[in-house]
Amino acid sequence: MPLSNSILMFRRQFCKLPFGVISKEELLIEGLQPELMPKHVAIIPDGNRRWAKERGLSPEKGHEAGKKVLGDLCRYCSKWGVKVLSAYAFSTENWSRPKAEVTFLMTSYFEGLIHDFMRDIARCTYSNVCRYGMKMSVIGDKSNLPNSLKEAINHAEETTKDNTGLHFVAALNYGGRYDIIQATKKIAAKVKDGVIQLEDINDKLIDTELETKYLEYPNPDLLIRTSGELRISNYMLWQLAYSEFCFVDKFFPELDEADFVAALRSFQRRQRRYGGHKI
Ligand SMILES: CC(C)=CCC/C(C)=C/CC/C(C)=C/COP(=O)(O)OP(=O)(O)O
Repeated sequence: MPLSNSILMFRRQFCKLPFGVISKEELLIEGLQPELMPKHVAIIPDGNRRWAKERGLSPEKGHEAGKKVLGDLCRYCSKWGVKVLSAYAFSTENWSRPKAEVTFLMTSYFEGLIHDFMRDIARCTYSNVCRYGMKMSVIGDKSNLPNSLKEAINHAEETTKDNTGLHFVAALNYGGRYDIIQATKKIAAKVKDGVIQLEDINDKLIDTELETKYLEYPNPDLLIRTSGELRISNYMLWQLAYSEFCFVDKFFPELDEADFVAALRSFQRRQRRYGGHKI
């Protein structure tokens, strides 16, 4: 039996790791420290339309190409031991895009994506790690999403809520400013009703009212943005306070595992001081 197969067999029997998940020993061989792996990776998947335009294709074809890469990214995260993957799917500002594109995203693309994810999660077994045990959530203002999309989201969240694998979080009709405003309103209402005092407002309290409050790891450790743009475009403004950023000069449909691992390596070389000093 080839060595790689024996390692897989050993892992399955003794380490209780699904096939395809990297063990601590293998991480070390790859030059990565298990204890320094990011728990929450955020992605701003930019460049679908430009990728399509360069090839003379429609924006829809670009988004379709991005769909496959998003699935791959979930697999990479599961494989390399990331716990939460959040993706900026549609910002509160994206409604100003051409009507045809917004209609495509809202009435076909996002729902189709959720459907594909659910199908793959259901098919996935312990021996096929891609979506094994994956949990799916959507954050953002769902109130003005089409009803059938809302139903698909509710179904996906309800069906996967007890899964313990990778937590995939799609930020849909989301904005960092929106998130801070909605949290502020909830806190202000509590002060007004006398449930809390003004003095009770602090970082921790705000954390408990943000849309990310249900995540095991609410603050991204690593933010990856594709397409060479060097900005955060109103993504989790509060939660990104001490995140490490990695900008990849490729369109999202071109992102591959080597880029992802390069981002992990770059992340592990950073010194995270959270505003403090080591010396
Ligand atoms: C389950 C669920 C809802 C998943 C979300 C999937 C997801 C992250 C989609 C992102 C789509 C998108 C608008 C990409 C940005 O490319 P662009 O159009 O900004 O490309 P450009 O920069 O070339 O204009």
